[in-house]
Amino acid sequence: MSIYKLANTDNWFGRSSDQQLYLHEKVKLLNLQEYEYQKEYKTYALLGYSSDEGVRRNLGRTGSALGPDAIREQLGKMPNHLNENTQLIDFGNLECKDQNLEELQEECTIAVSKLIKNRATPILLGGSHDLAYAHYNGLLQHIKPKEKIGIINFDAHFDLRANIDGNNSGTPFYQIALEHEAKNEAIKYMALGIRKDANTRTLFDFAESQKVNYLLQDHFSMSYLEHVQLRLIQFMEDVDYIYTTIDLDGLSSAYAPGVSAASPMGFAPDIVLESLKLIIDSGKLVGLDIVELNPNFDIDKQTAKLAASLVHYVIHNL
Ligand SMILES: N=CN[C@@H](CCC(=O)O)C(=O)O
Ligand SMILES: [Mn+2]
Ligand SMILES: [Mn+2]
Repeated sequence: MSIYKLANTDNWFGRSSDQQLYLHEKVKLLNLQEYEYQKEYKTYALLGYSSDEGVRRNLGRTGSALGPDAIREQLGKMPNHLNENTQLIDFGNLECKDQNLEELQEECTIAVSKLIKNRATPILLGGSHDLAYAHYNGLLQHIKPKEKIGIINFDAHFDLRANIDGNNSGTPFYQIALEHEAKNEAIKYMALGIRKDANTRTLFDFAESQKVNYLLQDHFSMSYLEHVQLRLIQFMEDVDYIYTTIDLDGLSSAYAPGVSAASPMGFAPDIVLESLKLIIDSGKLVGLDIVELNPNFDIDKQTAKLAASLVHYVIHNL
């Protein structure tokens, strides 16, 4: 069993107005178990994956269990430009119990599936990147047999490590690839910002064998915007739905110091925004998550603010 913690008002504060000028005044705090589709609203569902067990298992520095609340704290202070027919719901956090990451993932999959069933767009906050395996599987439950869902991962890492010793933050896309292979299907996986100095030859070989569509970090910048856009458009044309996952460690430490594994040579936020614009414009985005925020290593809450700004951008443009 994982632990489900109800959304907490302590995470939502900021300046006050009597016109819902700020997101902490707009957000609703609800129990996921009791949630039912509300047809009068377009709904964005925040759910925290408050676990760093996958990072611990992957020999990284722990602390990302604190990530979801740190993002909420920054998001709540940001201006609300959502219209009255759009609601932002905080469904609280899922936590790992007794280091049982696999059970946490199973329950997170059930939670995502419930959100999709009730026509809410999941916006999951991490937490270690093993969240992606759970999130993807929840989305997959609603995909018809002939439909395809593509994964777009903004990351320094492929996260295609074998899960022989259990699942961890470095294994989600390996697990997905193998499960697709077992069904004679290919994984549709695009990785943006991959660093040669952060992925082994065997990971590159496995990525090639799975036909992973990747862009190296040195080509994932505004200087290559047209190329990035073309690659994204080609990838998205070939799928019916898109799941997007943003691992904050893909961004340079200059922008995102507070992550599980620092990336001094990472990419910049502008190319992420340009890519998100295209992804949103495709009309195919069904789920988003932001992972690996580690507030213990943040500077002046910059990484938490960056993560909150990305959520802010998506909920205001989707
Ligand atoms: N989600 C992160 N996965 C990375 C961690 C890298 C590191 O710890 O330096 C990976 O396994 O490659
Ligand atoms: Mn990473
Ligand atoms: Mn990752």
